[in-house]
Amino acid sequence: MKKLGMVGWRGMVGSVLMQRMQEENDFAQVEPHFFSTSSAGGAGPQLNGKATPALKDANSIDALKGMDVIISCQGGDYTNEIFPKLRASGWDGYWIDAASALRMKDDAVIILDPVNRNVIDAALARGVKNYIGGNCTNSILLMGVGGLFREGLVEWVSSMTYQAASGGGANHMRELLKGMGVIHSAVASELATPASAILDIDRKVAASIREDVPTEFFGAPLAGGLIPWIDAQLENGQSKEEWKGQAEVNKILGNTTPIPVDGLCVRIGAMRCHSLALTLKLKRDLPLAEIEQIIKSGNDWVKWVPNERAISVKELTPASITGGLQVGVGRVRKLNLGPEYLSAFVIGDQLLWGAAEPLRRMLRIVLER
Ligand SMILES: NC(=O)C1=CN([C@@H]2O[C@H](COP(=O)(O)OP(=O)(O)OC[C@H]3O[C@@H](n4cnc5c(N)ncnc54)[C@H](OP(=O)(O)O)[C@@H]3O)[C@@H](O)[C@H]2O)C=CC1
Ligand SMILES: N[C@@H](CC(=O)OP(=O)(O)O)C(=O)O
Repeated sequence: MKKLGMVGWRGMVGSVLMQRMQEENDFAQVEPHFFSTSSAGGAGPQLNGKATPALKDANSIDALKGMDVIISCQGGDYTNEIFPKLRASGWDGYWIDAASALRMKDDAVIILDPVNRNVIDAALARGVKNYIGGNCTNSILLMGVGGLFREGLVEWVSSMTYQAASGGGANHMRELLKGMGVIHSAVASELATPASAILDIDRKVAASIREDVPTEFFGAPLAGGLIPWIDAQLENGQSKEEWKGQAEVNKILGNTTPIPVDGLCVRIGAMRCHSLALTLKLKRDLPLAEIEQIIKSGNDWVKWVPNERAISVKELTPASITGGLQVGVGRVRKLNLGPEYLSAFVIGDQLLWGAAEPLRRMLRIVLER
């Protein structure tokens, strides 16, 4: 059996990954070894109620070298620190990583196998050993409308995003919830009194958002609002999150001629579902029925939602999508801009397809070999 090293398994992405791997019985296919950067020698996690051996040191190149495959959800700083030393030591195993650090390297493939299994298989055949999960927004975009890209129909796409707090990490999710509580507390007594004036409530809420909602992690109040910038500022005016759109989508697809992808990325007060409002310019004017069939054929997880009010507000929402693998695709219609211009709304759980799921599926692909 192949030895699998798990690093970062107790973090937020790692915990979702652990849950999915147990649900899919992945650990039965490998000899798992759990690592920690902070508590080597401590107790390992329970797997289906059974104890695992003591934690190994995630900073020990010698300990990591004993693995055939390593999955890391520990973060980019860890990857930047440890990965080069591990490769320099002669380690030739498979490195599967959630962090963005290695994504754009020439010797790494961005993994999203329902969309780019051909790219992954070609890389495995060439001997590539580094497989990196994509940015959550881009993975959800391609899981949603990958069929249109597969058919070569997309001339360009503008992607306006509504990204959940979980994209920042566990502390950001907590900060969002604390903020919601602060706002509610500010007007709890007025809310309990139906006769209280809504403009008085609104005034207090606005003051609470400006002055009392915690901003330690997001840097601005998210509860009751939004933040129109995600990640670092680049010289060309894009945010780094926006830059990743074109760079990663084209790398995932293995395109030699890049398809333009751009738009604004916005943080909103959802917990773990990222949404994207897309404008797609198609290369041809196709009937909507044909477009629907192509999108549905993209992969087994596309949840097609007809462009009707009642079903859209029920099925195309974080409340409906969160915690599951289905990626909702709806609001598909031709825009006034012309017959080749299409709108679409795509929504997915960013901790599943956006982070954990491609990693465990890559492990299975490696084990098949
Ligand atoms: N958040 C997201 O949406 C996405 C994140 N990623 C990438 O995944 C990587 C990990 O992100 P994320 O899971 O959010 O990071 P976390 O901060 O949740 O976890 C990272 C590590 O922090 C350590 N840690 C310290 N304190 C705690 C604690 N109280 N509970 C759990 N772990 C703790 C753990 O390491 P140890 O056990 O060694 O102490 C853990 O593995 C990042 O590179 C990120 O870019 C990728 C896609 C999406
Ligand atoms: N930046 C994403 C989450 C993330 O971790 O992205 P990446 O894996 O590209 O660093 C967000 O904030 O929603």
